Amino acid sequence: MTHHPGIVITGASGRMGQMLTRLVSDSDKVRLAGAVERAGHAWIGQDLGEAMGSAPLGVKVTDDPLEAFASAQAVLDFTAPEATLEFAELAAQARAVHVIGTTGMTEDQIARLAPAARHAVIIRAGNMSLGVNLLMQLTKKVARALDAEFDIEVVESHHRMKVDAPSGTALMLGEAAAEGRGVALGEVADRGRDGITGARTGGDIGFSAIRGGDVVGEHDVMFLGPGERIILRHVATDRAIFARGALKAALWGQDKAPGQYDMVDVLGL
Ligand SMILES: NC(=O)c1ccc[n+]([C@@H]2O[C@H](COP(=O)([O-])OP(=O)(O)OC[C@H]3O[C@@H](n4cnc5c(N)ncnc54)[C@H](O)[C@@H]3O)[C@@H](O)[C@H]2O)c1
Ligand SMILES: O=C(O)C1=N[C@H](C(=O)O)CCC1
Repeated sequence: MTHHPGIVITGASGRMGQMLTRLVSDSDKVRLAGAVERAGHAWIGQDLGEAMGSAPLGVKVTDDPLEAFASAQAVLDFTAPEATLEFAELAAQARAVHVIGTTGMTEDQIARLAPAARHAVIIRAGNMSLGVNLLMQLTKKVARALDAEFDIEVVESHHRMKVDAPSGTALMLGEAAAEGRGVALGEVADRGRDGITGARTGGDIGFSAIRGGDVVGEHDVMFLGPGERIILRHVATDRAIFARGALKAALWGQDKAPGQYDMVDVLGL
């Protein structure tokens, strides 16, 4: 029996779930303690490794998060908004660190995480990579330095299966730009242009989303001014960057007081 933190992976069959499974099962700092999928999923009851087409991992996929979380020190959760809300309550009951990568949550859904965060550590970020969290700091700095003569646009591209737009990352970058400019994103965000839109409103922060193929994730923050443009860009080529960030967060959260944190806290940026 090791004392390494036990990790449960929710959405274990998903793109991120499988990436996390490989990382956790190869790690010598944590142990894989459980795998959760939605009720009715074909993997329920199977060994997770075998379901992935590789060697057995000794962990059966379950649709019972309560039972799985009971022996966990952290839950890595890249699923869907309503599932994440259920997991937050159950992870808090188990006093497990809940690392939330799920995007597409509404303001109301985010507010509903508060009761769980009174009892356990929640670490939530729309992007767990070092690069994007650094890009947020740069975005804030550039937005602070430029006046509203520079139009700010966030352009993102993702694979054809992505279900939410703008991406969680695009919204994080938009928040950073708004903070740098000293405005509330909710008051200046322009999230959908179609038809006779009229000229651009000065001070708006615009969002555009491209969906196609197998793009892992690309983000441009554009500052478009008279006679010049500044473009800050992050290109993800491997989902491992998100998985590594999530695992780092799970370990970082082990000795923290209950509350809500993000990757800026984890990375000390
Ligand atoms: N924060 C980040 O760094 C980051 C990185 C990549 C993806 N994401 C986000 O993570 C989420 C998942 O992305 P993905 O590409 O892995 O999607 P995916 O569709 O491949 O995987 C999601 C998995 O969650 C499972 N799921 C859904 N509801 C469930 C429930 N109630 N109980 C258990 N499992 C459930 C699905 O069956 C599926 O296997 C998305 O919101 C995505 O935007 C975040
Ligand atoms: O593949 C996805 O889905 C991703 N989601 C996050 C987002 O919404 O920004 C991070 C990048 C990949």
